[in-house]
Amino acid sequence: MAPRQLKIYTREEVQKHTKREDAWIILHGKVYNITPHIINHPGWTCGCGTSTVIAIMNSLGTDCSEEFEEVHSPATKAQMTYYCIGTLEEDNEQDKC
Ligand code: HEM
Repeated sequence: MAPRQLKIYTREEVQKHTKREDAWIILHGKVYNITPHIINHPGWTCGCGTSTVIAIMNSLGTDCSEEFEEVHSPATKAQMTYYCIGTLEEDNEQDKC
């Protein structure tokens, strides 16, 4: 099968998507639209995770690779391809998420 052709974005474009209903992030050169997820995020609904909500909101539109790595399990990281919409122009592997 031919490699999936992903869209290529600039960091400036990603920076425009900082709202709960329009939420993009960068992880290791890939661009993710996490809008479908954030409403169900642990902490968002439990009423006890204000700091998690703030961490997520502050990360929208940015490259939050390090912070994301620190708090998420391998299982969570493995499911991120579902949210991947493209790559950065400087990414070395633009044909895969
Ligand atoms: C689609 C994107 C995301 C998914 C699927 C996701 C999923 C999860 C899951 C399942 C957990 C529980 C720990 C685990 O099993 O990994 C978690 C915890 C956490 N997430 Fe996310 N997350 C996402 C995005 C983010 C972003 C962008 C941030 C901000 C940097 C963030 C910050 C946190 C924090 C701080 C916790 C720890 C919560 C606590 O211990 O109370 N998450 N996330």
